[in-house]
Amino acid sequence: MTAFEANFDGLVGPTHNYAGLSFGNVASTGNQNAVANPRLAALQGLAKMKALHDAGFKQGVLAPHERPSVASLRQLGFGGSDAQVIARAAKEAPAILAASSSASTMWTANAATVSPGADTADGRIHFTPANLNNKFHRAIEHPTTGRILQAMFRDEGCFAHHPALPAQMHFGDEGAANHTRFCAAYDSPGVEFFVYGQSAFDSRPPKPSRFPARQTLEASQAIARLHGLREEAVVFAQQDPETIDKGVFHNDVISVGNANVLFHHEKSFLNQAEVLAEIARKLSAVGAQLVAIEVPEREVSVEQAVKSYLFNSQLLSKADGKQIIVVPEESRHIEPVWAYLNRLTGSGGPIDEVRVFDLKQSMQNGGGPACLRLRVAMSARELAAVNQGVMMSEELFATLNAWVNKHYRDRLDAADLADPHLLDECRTALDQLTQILQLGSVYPFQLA
Ligand SMILES: N=C(N)NCCC[C@H](NC(=O)CCC(=O)O)C(=O)O
Repeated sequence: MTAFEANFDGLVGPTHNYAGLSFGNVASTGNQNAVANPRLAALQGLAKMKALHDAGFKQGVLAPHERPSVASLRQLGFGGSDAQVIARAAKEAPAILAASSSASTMWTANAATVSPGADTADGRIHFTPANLNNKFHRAIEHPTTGRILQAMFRDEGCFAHHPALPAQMHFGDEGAANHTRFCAAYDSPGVEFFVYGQSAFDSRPPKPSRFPARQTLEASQAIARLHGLREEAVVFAQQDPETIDKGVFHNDVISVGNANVLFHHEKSFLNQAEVLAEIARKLSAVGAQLVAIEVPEREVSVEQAVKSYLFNSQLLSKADGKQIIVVPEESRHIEPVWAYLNRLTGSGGPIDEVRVFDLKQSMQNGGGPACLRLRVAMSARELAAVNQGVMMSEELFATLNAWVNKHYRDRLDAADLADPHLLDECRTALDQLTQILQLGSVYPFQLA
């Protein structure tokens, strides 16, 4: 194989907690005030990365952020020393302190949209960090995310970095969680599929009525322009607004694609038949035949899909041409979902193996296997140009496990967020992490 899809998983940060911050994400709001175990969360994520590395897939690590974000709190008027900033926020606005303390950067499917060099006008891999404009705790991520991505993908001959889109609801952008790429091979031109929740400038199409649509059509179109994608190789589709109202807050909770396969629910998109036909037509023009695997509502309901995160799975291409589906433990516990998966892998189709991971700490905030990873399709030359400090290996796995065990607490609740030591612990850990991953200075406390 001369081209690969590498997955860069978000390492869970030391402040992982359950603050109920994401209206529309039913796991997040349902687990508000549960006690979190940041150490276990990070170890669960590392175990998935290592297992996929051991299975022969290219696996990298995306670093967490400095939290609480003292810079955000200062911007909101909390002053004094860092400890005073935290004490004042804890007293006057605990909800803002909680939002500023979220470890939400672990869900790196939302870190950026990435277009491989085979699709872009200048032949480079293009990155646009997502503005994550819909939620305050996520909207503060993109400046540091951009710096980390630049520290990982430094070579200007191979990689192009854009700033996030304007931080405004019209251009709400949630990154790769609403972006899929189909192709015959990772280094041949593909079709990029952008799914949006609503059109910001056109009031005619239906919108969800209960929960927010985080991604706009206009944001997706802007990314396609910035990345220099060809019109004949791009498909835009609106997510079914009824599913957003049932808790499908990103497209990757209702569909997942890889190579020429789209695994999706019957109720994923508006005008679904036309959407599938457009993908098939555009994909055949670049030499691949779409295989659309549609799961009917009568076999797995949207509610069961949201509970199990069946579609928040990773589809990974194996050397024999078949694909593995990586699902969370919750998929095994919902009987119709598990029965469906067994039928799927035994059907003689492209997906012939299922791998199950325990990601409960992340799942309780609505983040499954697919949320935890950012995909970058690369040629061997581009892969060699990546900062190798972030690529998973036996040594890096051992180092990161020891690092987590040394620095992370095994219990964190809402009251703990007021503890000024948490910031010191986080900074000490991250300072070491930037050395381990060879990132240089990327955090506000390192740049000050
Ligand atoms: N589907 C994808 N790609 N990503 C999942 C993101 C989960 C994240 N949860 C949170 O941010 C919850 C934080 C809290 O409530 O403490 C979110 O809603 O943005």
